[in-house]
Amino acid sequence: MHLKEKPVLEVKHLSVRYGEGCEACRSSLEKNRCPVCGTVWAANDISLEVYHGEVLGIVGESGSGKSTLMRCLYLDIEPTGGSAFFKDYKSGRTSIWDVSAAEKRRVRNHLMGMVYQNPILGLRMDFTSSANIAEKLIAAGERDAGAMTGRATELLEAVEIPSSRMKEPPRVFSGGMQQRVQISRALANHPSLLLLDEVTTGLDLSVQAKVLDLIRKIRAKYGVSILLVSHDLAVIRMLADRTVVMLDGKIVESGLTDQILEDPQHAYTQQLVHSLI
Ligand SMILES: Nc1ncnc2c1ncn2[C@@H]1O[C@H](COP(=O)(O)OP(=O)(O)OP(=O)(O)O)[C@@H](O)[C@H]1O
Repeated sequence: MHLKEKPVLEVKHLSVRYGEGCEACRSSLEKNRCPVCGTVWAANDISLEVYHGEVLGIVGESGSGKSTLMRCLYLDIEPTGGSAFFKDYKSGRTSIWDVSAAEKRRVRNHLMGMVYQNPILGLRMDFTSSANIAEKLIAAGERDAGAMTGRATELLEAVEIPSSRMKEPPRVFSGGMQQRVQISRALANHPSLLLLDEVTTGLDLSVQAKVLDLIRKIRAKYGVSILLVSHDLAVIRMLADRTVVMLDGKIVESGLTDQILEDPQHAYTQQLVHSLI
């Protein structure tokens, strides 16, 4: 379906290792660890694409490398190897991992929005909600106070935070509301890609359902591409068009979400799917 389209994001052969590595690493890893030199391969030859307007789900158990992938993409950690190309960055010809620190800040502010599982990592809890959005706009070069107020109002309305509460800090909000403020902040600079890292984990089921519904609406309204990481296949099933299954730092299966759910090929995916029934 995407045969002629250039992806919004293309990751090629990402690897992240903790340790020096050795010859034995090539062939004899035990899970993600080399029994000879002790090196941990947190990400091992990960390649994937995200297309315009789609939700790509990444599912895997704890330690499979999901956060490592997200942190590399959001430029929080340096990969050991590999490249990542954004269609909207230098015509998709320069990897975001090969540029200066100043360029990386620009890439982070303009191309991506990140929503963390823990809102403390993604929000200024004591700033007002609108100031949380203004901060992102300022980081991207905006200086017009009126424009910032207008954008903050629009985004907070889009995530269903009533205008009467825009001047309140996220500290006084419920967990679900804090996630909604995080989503609005992540959207501030019209990113090409939204990174959602376990955004509903830890929320009550009914709140979880509302946040998932909101993500669906946001995607429809803004047409933004989304990379959604979750250990929970039920969340992936609700949102993702395509899904990548990770195990021990590697991709073990990928395809249309419906296909994976109906006919899982890898033993680990089969186990995940059966646990849903
Ligand atoms: N700084 C580090 N030093 C050594 N090993 C690390 C380091 N950071 C991560 N790892 C290892 O890398 C692997 C992948 O970790 P990662 O946090 O990406 O997994 P995850 O799938 O996101 O798990 P979770 O769902 O629990 O967050 C794990 O085996 C982890 O122990």
